[in-house]
Amino acid sequence: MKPKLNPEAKAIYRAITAEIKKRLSLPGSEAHLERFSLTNDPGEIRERQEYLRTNLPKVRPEMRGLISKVRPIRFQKEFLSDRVLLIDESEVERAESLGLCHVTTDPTEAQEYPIVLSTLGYGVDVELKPQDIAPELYLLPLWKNRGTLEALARIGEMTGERSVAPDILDALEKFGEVMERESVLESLDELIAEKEHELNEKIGERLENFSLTLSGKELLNFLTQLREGNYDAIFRHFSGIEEEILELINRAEHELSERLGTAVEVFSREELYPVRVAPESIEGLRRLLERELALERYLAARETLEKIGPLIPKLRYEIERVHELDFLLAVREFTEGFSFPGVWEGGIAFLQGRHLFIENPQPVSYVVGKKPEELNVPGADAVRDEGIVILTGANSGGKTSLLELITQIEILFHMGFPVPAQKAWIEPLDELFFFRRKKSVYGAGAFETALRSFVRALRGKGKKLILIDEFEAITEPGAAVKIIGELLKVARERGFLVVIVSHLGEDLKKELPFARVDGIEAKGLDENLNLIVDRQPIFGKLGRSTPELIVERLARTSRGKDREIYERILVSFGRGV
Ligand SMILES: Nc1ncnc2c1ncn2[C@@H]1O[C@H](COP(=O)(O)OP(=O)(O)OP(=O)(O)O)[C@@H](O)[C@H]1O
Repeated sequence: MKPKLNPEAKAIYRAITAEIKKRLSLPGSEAHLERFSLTNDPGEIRERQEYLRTNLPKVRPEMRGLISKVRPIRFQKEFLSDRVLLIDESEVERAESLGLCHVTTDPTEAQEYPIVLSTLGYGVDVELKPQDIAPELYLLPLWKNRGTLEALARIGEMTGERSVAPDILDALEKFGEVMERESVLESLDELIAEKEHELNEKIGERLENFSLTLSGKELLNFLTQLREGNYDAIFRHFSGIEEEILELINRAEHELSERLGTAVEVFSREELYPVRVAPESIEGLRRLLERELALERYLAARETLEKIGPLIPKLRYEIERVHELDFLLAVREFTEGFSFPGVWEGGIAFLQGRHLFIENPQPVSYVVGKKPEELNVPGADAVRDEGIVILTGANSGGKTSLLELITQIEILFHMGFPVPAQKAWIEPLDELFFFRRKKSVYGAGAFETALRSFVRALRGKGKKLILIDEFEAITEPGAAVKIIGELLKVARERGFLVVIVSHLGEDLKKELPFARVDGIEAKGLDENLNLIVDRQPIFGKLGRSTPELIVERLARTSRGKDREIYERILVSFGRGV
């Protein structure tokens, strides 16, 4: 069963889950936190603890960078217009229902497509299944997510849980070669423009050098022809250089062919300088390359998918597991130094508990209900397994913070998490109530609302822990003693656990002999005249509110007449400055 929390306890639950969520690196990992919603089933709590004990040590902070690189790999259906499926009439319906490409029964029509797939022995042989018809739809997402695969491979090495990612990356290499050619195709215009420019520079240079070897007269002659743009005349006289230029063009085209993986002839031979490429020849080349590549890519994808296909289910599992690791890492970081509480009967106790949201808190040990043997902190002898405790003591002593700490420990325990204490013993609860001190001190409204909530908390049966912060602030002390007295008697009769913060400890103690009164006390003033408070409550001892320390501080910090008065007050406490 899920234990019930009142709104203020719920706010603490939300603050705790927010702490874990803010440590997650990936969207989607939150789902794992939902598996840790509150439960009071001791078996379930133990199982969760066992799971965390085994799995938390597997994650390390160094994994965070890798985890954050993992992206979901989605395989999506798409209609591919570069291929046709040539099939028998009887297969048309089934082929069309796949919705992956054009379908025809006419071989002539099929010839128009770069890729012809067929069950009839034309083109590439296929069966009517997506892996055969559109293997790229599986391969492309994997290729684009190589970063994810590399991260998975490294995470696998770190956890010792072997990943399939390295095998997939290996298999993808061949497909990568085709993808590489495809990226060259995308920059075809620049590639050719670059070659054209390079070629013209080379030819220009050749021409310039050549002119230097002419005699003065020849030079004048050729300069005139050059000026007139009459290159043909020059070339006629010097057919040697024409050959050289043709050789330069051939070499440039050869280099392009190597780069593009197909025979390229794009530079005109008629006009040798400057060399130009006609836009139509680039377009023609592009179409040719696209056709060739489409088929090549299809074949590479199909071959690669045969190796990778069986690994995909494991890959999906691994990506899900990374979300789990992300969650575990967040929990590990949040619960660093915490301990797993034992399932206990008859209350809650903890050693050296540390408030989650106070920086460098003083650790505090506490018990409500049955005291474990091991809780042998100083003063614990005074504990008589009381289920009803009145917490008293110095202003700003840490009473509210202690109620918060108890709530935090309870909530983490009921989630199955470790708790911020050196050791803890906790009984699963049906209900947890935390009533904060109400800000509106005056007005019957606040009093009525608070009283109603307490009475509601005391209704019914079950294991309950009720934490109340200073109820008397909203009514007169006399009435408060009567009301609290009666409420706590009801709580005791029903076996509920209660911690109530009150300054009326003395009066309540008389009224409620079964209750324990604990006190937090100030020990003195430090060199800056701040109160030194020992946050550890003393069991069974009323906490003095030590107003004389405040008087002492005022006496020490004031002058003249004021000081005289403070000193007189101090003397009445039996103290001097
Ligand atoms: N264990 C602790 N270690 C360090 N600081 C603490 C601890 N507990 C409380 N404090 C700090 O002491 C201050 C007062 O705490 P808190 O409000 O809990 O006291 P309180 O006794 O409820 O005060 P009041 O009497 O005004 O209600 C807070 O600033 C809190 O951060």
